[in-house]
Amino acid sequence: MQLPEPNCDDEPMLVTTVVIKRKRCWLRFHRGYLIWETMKAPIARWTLPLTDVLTATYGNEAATSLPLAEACKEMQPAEQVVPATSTTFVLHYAARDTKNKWRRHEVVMSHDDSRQVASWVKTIRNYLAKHTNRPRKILFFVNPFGGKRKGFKIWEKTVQPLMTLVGIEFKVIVTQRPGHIEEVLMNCELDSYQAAVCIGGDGTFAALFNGLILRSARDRRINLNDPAVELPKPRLAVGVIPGGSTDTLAYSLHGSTDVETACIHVIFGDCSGLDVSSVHSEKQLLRVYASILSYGYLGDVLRDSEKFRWMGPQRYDYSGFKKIIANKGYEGEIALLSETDHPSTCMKCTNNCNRCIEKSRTEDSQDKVSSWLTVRGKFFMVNGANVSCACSKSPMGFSPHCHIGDGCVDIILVRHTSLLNNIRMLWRLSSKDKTLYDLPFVEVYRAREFVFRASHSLNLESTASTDCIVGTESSVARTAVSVWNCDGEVIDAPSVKIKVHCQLLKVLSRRMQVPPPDSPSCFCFRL
Ligand SMILES: Nc1ncnc2c1ncn2[C@@H]1O[C@H](COP(=O)(O)OP(=O)(O)OP(=O)(O)O)[C@@H](O)[C@H]1O
Repeated sequence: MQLPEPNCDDEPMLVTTVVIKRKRCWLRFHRGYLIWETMKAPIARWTLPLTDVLTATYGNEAATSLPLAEACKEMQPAEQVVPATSTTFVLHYAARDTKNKWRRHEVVMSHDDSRQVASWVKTIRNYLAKHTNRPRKILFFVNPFGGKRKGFKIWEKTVQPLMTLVGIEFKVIVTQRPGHIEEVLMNCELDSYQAAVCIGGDGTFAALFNGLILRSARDRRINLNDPAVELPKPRLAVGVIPGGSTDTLAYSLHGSTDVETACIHVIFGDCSGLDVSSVHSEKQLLRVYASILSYGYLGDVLRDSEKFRWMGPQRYDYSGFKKIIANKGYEGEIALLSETDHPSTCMKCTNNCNRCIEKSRTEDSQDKVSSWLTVRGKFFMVNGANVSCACSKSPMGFSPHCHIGDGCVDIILVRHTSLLNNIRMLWRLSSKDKTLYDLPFVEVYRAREFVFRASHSLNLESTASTDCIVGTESSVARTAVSVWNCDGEVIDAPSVKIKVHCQLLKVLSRRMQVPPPDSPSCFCFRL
């Protein structure tokens, strides 16, 4: 949130002199900004929006870090006792660098009169409590199993100390098994929380919002198995702190998979509307996803890579190599409710994205939808991307112009072609500046709904002459179709119906920002 630049000639709300690094400075609190400047030449001035302040603490207050076992009990924020003797206070704030990474900084300010110090600490804390939407109590889930199995460390080293510092009350649950997050969310008391946040990868985040949606649906008696259903909006905001293998969601939201950055987004409490898509079979709701649903190659890779989890994230390279050699294409038909604009003609989705803001204001933009379109063929893979799906290995992702809150998915169809072209496509995916859009065997559409039907019979014909088919009819059917990779979870039903639910989730992120070339690198700038 950008505030207007303060006019320093106006009357300040609060002003005093403080000592910072042995220099006497004026300190002003004025219209949502803190401004401090040296009193003697050479004059230097710093301007900091209060929205970027994390907290203010007394000089003799120390941030404590608890072992995870103790933190699993519900934690109250430490009693904010005013140490009457303190003549210093520390201003903790966050600043963003050019690579979308937010870092915590602090300035120590001193004053001879401890009442002045107490007044500043109180004023800053009161402002943050009253004029921002910061969560006061958060339910955390830590997946100790995702990515390089660093969930515990991330909690203990970075997340817990920061939450304690800013006085956020929390409860933390360490996941014991797949499905644990959904179980907890279906049964626990949620009324006292403002947000639920996970430390894990895309699969853990998916478990978090699937659990919240299931809970909201049960509370409101909504039958989710109807494919036409409008999913209920969970009341709680959600957040993700990267602790997985690819962490595409964290990357697409914050522009970085940095843990401290993600924590700072959670603390700031500013929310962006995130679309999610429901995946139905003929009979029931299978899953809701926020990142990508992918059939064919990526489905095969996921299914195979689960056997090699002990390898860590490198399992994807190993299975990826195996499955690209083995891929013979999958027959299918996709019917999509297509929007008129092509993804490549859009701006990238960053903070204050006009397209997403516009969609959040208009109730239903069906008028913009053109028509149903059908595409048939043999595919290397079929993807429905809800976000750009960028990650450190693929800085542009599947669809760099995909929007997180426009009520659409970008459908990327990669036709069955030669092994060389498949490798070319994967190579392109790792590029820093090129997209898949212009490859001759790739088709890209933007849609609000789509239906995919796997063509077993066609596939049987095409694979009949190969060694894939052995034995009974059921094993024939198994080898003839692929599975879906749904935010890193396998869905075994090849024929599915997908519907986008515009900005169903409030996700804790200020989003990535694209700085103008010559702008200062952070909001706290020196004049
Ligand atoms: N204690 C646990 N033991 C075993 N599996 C768990 C446990 N806790 C969670 N899981 C499962 O771990 C799986 C992997 O988690 P996650 O997707 O977050 O990590 P990842 O696959 O390494 O990362 P990414 O999805 O970003 O590639 C999820 O399917 C989740 O259900």
